[in-house]
Amino acid sequence: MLSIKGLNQYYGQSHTLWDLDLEVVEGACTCLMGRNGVGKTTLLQCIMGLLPVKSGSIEFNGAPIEKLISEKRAPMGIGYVPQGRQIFPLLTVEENLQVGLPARPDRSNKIPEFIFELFPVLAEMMNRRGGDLSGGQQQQLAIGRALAIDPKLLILDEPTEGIQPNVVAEIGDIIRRLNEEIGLTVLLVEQKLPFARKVADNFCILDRGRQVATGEMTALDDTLIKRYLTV
Ligand SMILES: Nc1ncnc2c1ncn2[C@@H]1O[C@H](COP(=O)(O)OP(=O)(O)OP(=O)(O)O)[C@@H](O)[C@H]1O
Repeated sequence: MLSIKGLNQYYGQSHTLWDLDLEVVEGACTCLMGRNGVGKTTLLQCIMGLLPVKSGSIEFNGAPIEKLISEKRAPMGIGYVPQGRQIFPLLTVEENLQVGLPARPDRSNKIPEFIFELFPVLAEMMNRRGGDLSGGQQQQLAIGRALAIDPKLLILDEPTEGIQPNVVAEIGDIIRRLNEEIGLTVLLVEQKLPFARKVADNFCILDRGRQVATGEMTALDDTLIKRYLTV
């Protein structure tokens, strides 16, 4: 589904991602893990075309996308929930959900009904401003906005950051449901280990910009956790 090979990225002179490989298997949920500053968000931004890459390939459903401008990637079926949610605080919930609609392949301007089934709170708050929602509600809005384009791949950058435990559990359940019930492929950055274990099938660990371990979540053992994840 998503296949990255030999990716190198620089911020100016600073070499940040090094010969990085990542395979996201269709229909599975893959968790990108690693300590702060190892390059997880940078990698997601390269996938979305928000940062240029120096070399390497990014294939989505067999098509090379690394040279496409960012605006062409979402319509191919990639939904993105950035770190910190980045909803529009002055727009209403409805307007926030409408923002992504032009990227839908069918050009429909109707917000899909299943978003309100997943997140009933969004239906209740359609006319409220995004900035007036709680952190958990904003995260649900950001996920709803990404889902409004009916993506085949959903990318989430730390969806549990700064969110109350009960909403964290709810978001975990929804990611699993999307994955199991509609076969949505998910790539997730997550630092909370219990959440990652509950939600993801596979893991990929980064350390100082390199991929250092990958496998099924059941193979994520204490040695890997101590070496690459604990602070
Ligand atoms: N705009 C930027 N310009 C220069 N360096 C940057 C920029 N953004 C990030 N970096 C650096 O690149 C490295 C990787 O950062 P990145 O945010 O991708 O890591 P991360 O694994 O997502 O960390 P976190 O878990 O803290 O979000 C870090 O050393 C960071 O300081």
